[in-house]
Order: sequence, then structure tokens, then C-alpha cells
Amino acid sequence: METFQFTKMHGLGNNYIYVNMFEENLNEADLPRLAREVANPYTGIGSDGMILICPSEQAPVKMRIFNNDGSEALNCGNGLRCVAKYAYEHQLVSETVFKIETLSGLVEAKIHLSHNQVQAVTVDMGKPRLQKKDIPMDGVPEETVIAENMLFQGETYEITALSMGNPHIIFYIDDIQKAPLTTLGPSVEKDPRFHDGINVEFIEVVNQNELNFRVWERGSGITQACGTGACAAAVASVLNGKSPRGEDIIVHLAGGDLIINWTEQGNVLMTGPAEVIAEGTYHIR
Ligand SMILES: N[C@@H](CCC[C@H](N)C(=O)O)C(=O)O
Repeated sequence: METFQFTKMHGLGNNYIYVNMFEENLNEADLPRLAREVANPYTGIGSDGMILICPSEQAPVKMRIFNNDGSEALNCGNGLRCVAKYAYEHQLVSETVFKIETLSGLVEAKIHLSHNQVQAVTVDMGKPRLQKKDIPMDGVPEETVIAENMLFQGETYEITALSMGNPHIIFYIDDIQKAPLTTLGPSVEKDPRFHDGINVEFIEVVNQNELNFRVWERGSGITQACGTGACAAAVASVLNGKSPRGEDIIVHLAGGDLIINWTEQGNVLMTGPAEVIAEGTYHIR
């Protein structure tokens, strides 16, 4: 029977099975099926998906992320913090500031140490991409999507959409406890006007520097946190005049808090924790 070593890690409860591809050799064609298999809570390990930590020609490491339905995504904020912690602790890097390659480009991670332990990670997630062609979605390719009216399930909603390397749509609601995650989430995710599907976020503005956040993730459903989603929420809130540019915005997710700052220079900084849950040997079926 084929086996591989894994580490299960989480960022604010958004948990993935991490595989060190510097040491393991998984069959490329089998990766979507394997992601579904390991993510299964009954016959696998149980997770929001699988993340591969791979060699890169452009950076010390490259992240590849598979959702728990087996689809490969272009970016993952919580995953990047975990990959950074893993790379640092397993000496794949020797510095505390280093680049990580993703399918949507290079980002920069900064490890924060306390008593020699990784206490938090800041990732410079780059610039948000605001045009319809970046998401991608129907409409004039160069237009942005800020407070645009769209009809879903027979009702008009004012939405904002953007890409953080992966696609996000933001709905503002009055009470986060009433976020229509399971009703609007799956249908908006697969709405054909968004050509590659979309991550669906519901935001309650607490004050200009604090947002309550819930997510229905493309390919994984409800998760405890979404790092790229939190970045998208903060950017959307600046674009809609609800939050200031260049200041820390605390995003309260179901699994805990992220600090997001859309800097005056244009890049989005995300700071938060990364934790190891378990390590072991997985037996491939
Ligand atoms: N949980 C992630 C995002 C994972 C990918 C996403 N579901 C997609 O398909 O784009 C995060 O922390 O950003």
C-alpha cells in the first residue's frame, strides 16, 4: 500500500492536510481525487482540503491548494501562513522573511517569533485585482464591481466583487448571526455569471476598523476562516467608504481574528496565526 507523511495544520480553524513535496512523490493525475479522499472526515483525515508544499524555481517554496471537492484553487491566505510556518520550522528557509510562489503569483511572508516559536505570520498578499476580467465575471472586462446591484434567487443585492488571486463576492448584512450561508452561499458560488465560481462572503460592519465575517468557500462550503476572503472584505470596505485605507482592520471570523491592512502603497497585508494539529502517515486507498 502507498503511503505519505502528512501534517494537519490550521489557520483560525481553516484546516488542510499539508504534504511536503520536497520529500514525497504523489501522482499528479491523482491529486484531485486524493484531496477529496484525505478531506473526508469518515474515511480520510477530515479537512477543508489538501495543500502541497513544493519546490519552486522562483522562491524557496511553492504552495498548491486543493479544496475538499478536489478543485485546485489559485490562492489561500490561511494556507500561506501555515506553509510559511512549516517552511521555517522544517528549515526549507533560513530567513524570517521569504517569498512563496502561488498559482496567482509571488507573495512575501514574514515570520513573527516569540521565544523562538512562530507566534504569527504576516503575508504581503499583493495588490487586489478589481476589474471584471480579473474575477472573472460577465460584463465589461475593464469595469470594477463596487456596490453593483445583482439579482440572486429573485432578490436584488448590492454586492462588491474582486480578486485576491482568487475570486470573492461581498454582501453587507446587518446581523452576522443571520448570514444566509447555506441558502445564498452554494447558489452564488456556482452562478454562471462568475466564470470560475466564486467565494461568497457576508460582512457586518462593527465599526470602520472592525468587520464581522462569515464565508461560504468555493469548493469547500462553510469554513471557519478564509484569509483571502478577509483581505477581500477589508478591500471592499475601503472601496465602499466603510473603512480607512492604510489602517489595520480587524476581521472577526468564526475561528478568530485576522488583521488586514490595505496599505497606501497598494498591497494588502494579512497577519494571523498558524498552528500544527497532527502529523502522521496516510495510507492511500
Ligand atoms: N481558505 C482559503 C481559500 C481557499 C481557496 C478557495 N476556496 C478558492 O477556491 O478560491 C483562504 O484562507 O484564503
